[in-house]
Amino acid sequence: MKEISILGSTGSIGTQALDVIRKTKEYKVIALTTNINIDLLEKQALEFKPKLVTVMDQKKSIILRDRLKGYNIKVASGDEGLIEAATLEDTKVVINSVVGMIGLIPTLEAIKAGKKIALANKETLVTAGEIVMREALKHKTEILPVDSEHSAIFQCLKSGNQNEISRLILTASGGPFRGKKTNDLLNIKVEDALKHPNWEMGRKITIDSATLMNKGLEIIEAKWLFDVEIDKIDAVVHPQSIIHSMVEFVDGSIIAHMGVPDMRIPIQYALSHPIRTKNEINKLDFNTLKELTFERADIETFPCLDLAYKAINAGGSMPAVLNASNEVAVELFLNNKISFLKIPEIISNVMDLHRNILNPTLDDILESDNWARETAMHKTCL
Ligand SMILES: NC(=O)C1=CN([C@@H]2O[C@H](COP(=O)(O)OP(=O)(O)OC[C@H]3O[C@@H](n4cnc5c(N)ncnc54)[C@H](OP(=O)(O)O)[C@@H]3O)[C@@H](O)[C@H]2O)C=CC1
Ligand SMILES: CC(=O)[C@@H](O)[C@H](O)COP(=O)(O)O
Ligand SMILES: [Mn+2]
Repeated sequence: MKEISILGSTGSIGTQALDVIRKTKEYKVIALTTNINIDLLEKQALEFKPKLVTVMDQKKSIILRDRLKGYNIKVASGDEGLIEAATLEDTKVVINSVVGMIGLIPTLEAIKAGKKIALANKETLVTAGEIVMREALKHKTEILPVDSEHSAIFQCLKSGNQNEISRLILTASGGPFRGKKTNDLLNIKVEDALKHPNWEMGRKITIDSATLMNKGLEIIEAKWLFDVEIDKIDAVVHPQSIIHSMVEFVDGSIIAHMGVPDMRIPIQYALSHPIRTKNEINKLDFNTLKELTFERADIETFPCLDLAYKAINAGGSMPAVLNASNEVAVELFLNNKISFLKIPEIISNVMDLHRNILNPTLDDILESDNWARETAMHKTCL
């Protein structure tokens, strides 16, 4: 039995991780966490009987504590609760599936506590990739990718050595507005942007897919995870999301990873690695698969991908600023406060105003994140 903590167990990845655990019966759940969804967390707690549940929202944690009285389950709250879940003594593997930069500190604390990390929270590596990978090396902690593209690349890389890599090629679905031009995007409604063509995911990442920022964040995530220079990491639009990503080696061989678009596959692999285990997920049927197509990403219409390249090429605190201003802009869009096209505009404005800090400390990153959030809110949009 592998003991597992799931940060963000009430979300899209969190609930699918619990589904994998429910079906494989090889894991013991030690801790579960939510932001506000105490109804679902209560159900999960009663089913999986963890030692700890934690709710970011203080008031809701008090309600849940009352509901779980008599069950020998500790109820914690706030940042400390999240860190406690990430570092509990019994836990061997931490699945980090919270959304946003809030996932960074728990990842770092879990690394320091020697936990294996199954990382879905891409914002961790976007904001502080260098620091996180340095800490992981220092503490000999394994970081196993859950993000589908990175799980794919991780598996493709087993076909060659680090010095034989020529390119990483991340596939992008193109999102719900693939093929549209800027004029078509003037009056985009939130519900339309939330209709991803292939994946059912949380609201924030779904909007990131629609703006192509998701691919930008993933390129940065790939640089840190696989230690590959950014000019060797490309994105190509592949609308069917069947090839999850590819690695080209120096001899021209390209290894691609394929499968149905179902996040339970990469989640399961992150947990079972280095072995593979059976499951009942529908397998790809080549007899009914009509076509696999590829096209160039349209960065004129979807400038977020380019902004991400600019941020990582600038380095320092700039990727944290890209991420923070994106988190704010996406939240404003989801709340109908700004239009879809304002998202890249806000990010670009905040990046232009940022005085980049090279070789940032963790405090520099946290301060830049704060600064970018305030700037995005007050100076550029409202
Ligand atoms: N969904 C997917 O298929 C994929 C997701 N990812 C990445 O995985 C991460 C999670 O995505 P996804 O599952 O879609 O997101 P969801 O929004 O569905 O779930 C996020 C989880 O984090 C919790 N949470 C949100 N805000 C906070 C906060 N401030 N403090 C503590 N907990 C918080 C949520 O609680 P509550 O339920 O109360 O809101 C929920 O449990 C993201 O980084 C995303 O980019 C990567 C690849 C695929
Ligand atoms: C499932 C997953 O990993 C997502 O990150 C997905 O790839 C998003 O799709 P896009 O390719 O549209 O960004
Ligand atoms: Mn992905």
